[in-house]
Amino acid sequence: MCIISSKMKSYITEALSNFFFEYETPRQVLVRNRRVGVVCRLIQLGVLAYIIGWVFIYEKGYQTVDIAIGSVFTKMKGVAYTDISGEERVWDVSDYVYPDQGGESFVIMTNFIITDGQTQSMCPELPDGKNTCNSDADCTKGQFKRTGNGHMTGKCVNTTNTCEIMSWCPIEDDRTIPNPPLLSVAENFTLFIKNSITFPAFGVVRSNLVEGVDQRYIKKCLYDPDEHQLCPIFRLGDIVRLSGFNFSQMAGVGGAIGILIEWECNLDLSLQRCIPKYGFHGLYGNAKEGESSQASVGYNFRTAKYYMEDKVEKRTLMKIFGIRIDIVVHGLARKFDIIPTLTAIGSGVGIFGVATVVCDLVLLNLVPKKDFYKNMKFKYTAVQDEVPVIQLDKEDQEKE
Ligand SMILES: Nc1ncnc2c1ncn2[C@@H]1O[C@H](COP(=O)(O)OP(=O)(O)OP(=O)(O)O)[C@@H](O)[C@H]1O
Repeated sequence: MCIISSKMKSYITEALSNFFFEYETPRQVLVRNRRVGVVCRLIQLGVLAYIIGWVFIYEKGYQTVDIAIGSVFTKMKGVAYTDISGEERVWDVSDYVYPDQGGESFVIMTNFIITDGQTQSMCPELPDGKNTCNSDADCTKGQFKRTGNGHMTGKCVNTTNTCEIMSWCPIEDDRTIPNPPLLSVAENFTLFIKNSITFPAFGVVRSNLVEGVDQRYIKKCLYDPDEHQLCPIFRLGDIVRLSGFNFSQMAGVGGAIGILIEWECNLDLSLQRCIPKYGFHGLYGNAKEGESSQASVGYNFRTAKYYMEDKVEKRTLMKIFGIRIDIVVHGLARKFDIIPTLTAIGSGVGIFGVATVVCDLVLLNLVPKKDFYKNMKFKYTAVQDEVPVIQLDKEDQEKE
C-alpha cells in the first residue's frame, strides 16, 4: 500500500513538473518552392481581403446591433365634394378615413356605394345571378344562402326570380361600381406620418421630424424622393405612383399599399445622420396581378350608420372601396463594441489556417517533388512489431 502510494506520488510530481517546466511548440518546415509560396500568399491575401472588406467594412463586424421599437401616428387632410343625382355633399377626413384613430394601418375611402333608408323588413334578393330561384322549393324558409343578404321566407318572387328574404331592405345594389371613382380627388389628399423609434440597448430615441423639419417646413413641404426626402407629408397620388400602381384604377376598386420606414443608424457617427428612408410598395389593387387574385379584385368593406325615424330603426349602408395603407417600421442601429471586434478578429485568424491546409494539399499531392516534401514534413515511426529505430538528425549524430 505504502509502495503504491509512493509510486503514485512520484508520477504526480513528474507530471506536474512536466506540465509547469516544459513547453511544446510545433516544428515548422520551411519550403523553398515558388509555386506553393505564391499559392499560399494569394490565399492569405484573399482571406485578408475577406476579413477587412467583408467582415469589417461591409458587415461591420466590429459593431454590436440593436433593433428599433417604434410607434407611428398618422393624419390625413383634404376635402372632397360629390354631387350624386343632385345631392351635394362635402367629405372631410372624419368621413373618409377608417378607423379614425390615426394608427399605422387605415383606409382612405376613394369610392363607395350608398344604400339609404334601410329598415328591417321583407324584400326580394338582388337579381345578380347568385341567388336565383324557380319555385318556392328553392327558397327554404328560415335558411340563408351562402352569398345571400337575409333569411328566406320560403317564397320565390316571380318578378325577380329571387327568393324573398327578411333583411335590411332595400337590398344594396352593387352590380355597378361608380366610374370614375366618386372621391377621385383623394389623389391630392395629404398624409402626415409621425414616427418615433428607440434603440433601447443604446438609449437612443429618434423621430422622423429630424433636425431641420420644423413647423415652418412642415406647413409647406411635400415628400419628394429627390428634393424632400425628409418631409413627413405625403400626397396620396405620389404614394400610389411611387409604389408603381395606377391611382385611378386603385381608387375605383380599392387596393393596398405598404409604406416602409427604414432606419439604419451608425451610432459611431453623428446622431443627426440617423434619419429615416421611406419606401412604397404596391400590394394589391393593380390589373397586372396574377390569375388567382382575380377571384377578388381590390379592397372593399361595408359599414353602416344607424338612426331612428318615426320610431323606426333605420340605417345607411355604405360599401366602401378604398386605399389601405399599412406602415411598417424597420430600424437597426450599430455601435462599436470590443466583444464583436475580438470575435471577428479571432474568426479571421482562424480562417488563415485555410491557406496552410490548401498549401499542404498542393505540396504533398500535386508538386513533382511531393515525396521529398512528404519525407521532410513527416517523421515516420517504426511498425509496432519491429524494434524501434531512432533516427537522429544530422546535428544530433555529430554530437553523438
Ligand atoms: N395630412 C396633413 N397634411 C398636411 N399638413 C398636416 C397634415 N397633418 C398635419 N399637418 C400639419 O402638421 C402640423 C403638425 O400636425 P399635428 O397633428 O401635430 O398638429 P395639430 O395642430 O393638431 O394639427 P391640425 O392642423 O390637424 O389641428 C400641423 O401644422 C398640421 O396642420
